[in-house]
Amino acid sequence: MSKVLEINSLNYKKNNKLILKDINLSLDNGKIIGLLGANGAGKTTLMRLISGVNAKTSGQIAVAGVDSKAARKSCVSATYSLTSFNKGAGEKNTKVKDVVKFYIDIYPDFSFEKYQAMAKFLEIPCDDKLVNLSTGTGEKLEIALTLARQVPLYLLDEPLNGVDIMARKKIIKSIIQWKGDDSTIIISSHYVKEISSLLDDVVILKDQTVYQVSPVEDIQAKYHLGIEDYYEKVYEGGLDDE
Ligand SMILES: Nc1ncnc2c1ncn2[C@@H]1O[C@H](COP(=O)(O)OP(=O)(O)OP(=O)(O)O)[C@@H](O)[C@H]1O
Repeated sequence: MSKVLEINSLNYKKNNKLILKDINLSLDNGKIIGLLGANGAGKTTLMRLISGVNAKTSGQIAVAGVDSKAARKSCVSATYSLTSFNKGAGEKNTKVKDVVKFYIDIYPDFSFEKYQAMAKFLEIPCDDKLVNLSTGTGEKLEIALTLARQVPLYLLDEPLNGVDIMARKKIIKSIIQWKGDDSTIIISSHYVKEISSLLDDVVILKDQTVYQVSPVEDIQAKYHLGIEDYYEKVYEGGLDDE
């Protein structure tokens, strides 16, 4: 199986503070991977380093074999906060369809057809202003925009935050439905139980580094625990390795 992501000896410091240390990660193509970790563990930071938004302090990151920061950006589609579309004066009238047009204009790999199918399923209105979208609809829009690009690697950072149970279920269904066989999705979420049915593998961040990378079925076979219970035990330090 080909590797979609290879990270070697990655370190990241911000304002002299070590945020991530000695990250080593090698992920196969075609999977859905849960990136789990407590608040502040570094999930968002790691995603920003992979997508090339943040610059690493040291180490190597390659996505689908591509390691330059600029080239990596065209291999990765990451959820991007919509609030930045409303920052400038006079930008309060930005509509959903304006953001879709922006994506079409800047990403040659953006599939409007795929976006439309997802927008229909997720009931995303195209004429509404961004400022008027509910939190859940905003999250749905971020997911649809992100998955409508055709790239090897998708990064979904907390896509279920502030979203009600019905919308969470719909977002999870849409991720399953629109993930291509040749692509990989890394998803971070504190709703571990809800996303567990999606996941092939989990990556757990703890103490500023990768604590574990494992197929979900290996964890279930070895510990006889669901992912949520296993993850809690990792953080509580209560795992019996027998
Ligand atoms: N601009 C910054 N300057 C200094 N420290 C930062 C900065 N951004 C993040 N950090 C620190 O980096 C660490 C990792 O933060 P990050 O947001 O990546 O964690 P996270 O796992 O995504 O957390 P959460 O689950 O709360 O979203 C935290 O200790 C945070 O305080």
